[in-house]
Amino acid sequence: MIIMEQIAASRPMIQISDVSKAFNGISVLDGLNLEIPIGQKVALLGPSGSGKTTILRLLMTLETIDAGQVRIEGVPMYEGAPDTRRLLPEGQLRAVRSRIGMVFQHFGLFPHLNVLNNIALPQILNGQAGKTEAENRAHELLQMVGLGEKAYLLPDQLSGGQKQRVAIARALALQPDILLFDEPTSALDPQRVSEVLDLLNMICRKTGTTMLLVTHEMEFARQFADRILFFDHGQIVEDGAPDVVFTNPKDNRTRAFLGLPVIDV
Ligand SMILES: Nc1ncnc2c1ncn2[C@@H]1O[C@H](COP(=O)(O)OP(=O)(O)OP(=O)(O)O)[C@@H](O)[C@H]1O
Repeated sequence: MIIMEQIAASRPMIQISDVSKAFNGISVLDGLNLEIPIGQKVALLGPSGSGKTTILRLLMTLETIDAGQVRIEGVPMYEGAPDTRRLLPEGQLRAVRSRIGMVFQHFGLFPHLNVLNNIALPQILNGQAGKTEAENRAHELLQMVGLGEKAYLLPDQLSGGQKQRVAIARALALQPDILLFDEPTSALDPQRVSEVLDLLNMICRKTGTTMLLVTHEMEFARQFADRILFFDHGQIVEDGAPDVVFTNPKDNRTRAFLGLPVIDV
């Protein structure tokens, strides 16, 4: 029994195994392997088109893989032979998919709903809570992200940074174990960027949520992440702690991207 518990505890939260993905016959990911432990904060960096967002979209099942397997805490998302994968039937997939939330670059708020309802409605539609419970939770989350006073405003009445905090609260309302962020700070000015950074760190401390974040902002990645993954053409060419990756990356593609002198090999 103890051994079983130890095995369960050592399971990665996300396990991407031999995953391949092509769009219109052009390979974007080719046999990608990646494991992310529970509670880790990971930043995905790399040139435009290197496949970073595709990884988030695969985890959200907004795209499907062509081959390989994706597991969330050991639970597979695909069935069938390794090279002809198909997503599990909807009924089986729902439980694993509900563990993952995503925050989009342009917030994705419903413009005609006030802030409170933006956070409450997904909980109701998901069947996670009735109206009163969903609204109570929305109020709590708004307090947590520092927007307790803004519950009855429309998204357009908020600043970009405030909209992003509402989007984060909305994702948290569904109590995900994994939060994915696609360029969460690209639409924000530097002051707001540091607010988002503080918020994400606070959420991580409070909830232990595993976080994967795609960004082009190196300083943000450095301060946010426990681990940096540098992608090039769908491959991980660097994988390490921020201090190491930013000061002494081993791969010349990373060095060139960071503006460091390349090493003769
Ligand atoms: N739905 C799609 N249909 C066709 N091609 C796609 C689709 N989604 C992504 N691609 C292609 O896959 C490649 C990887 O795209 P992806 O968005 O993952 O890159 P990225 O590293 O996130 O780039 P960026 O930093 O510019 O956001 C690109 O060449 C892109 O054009």
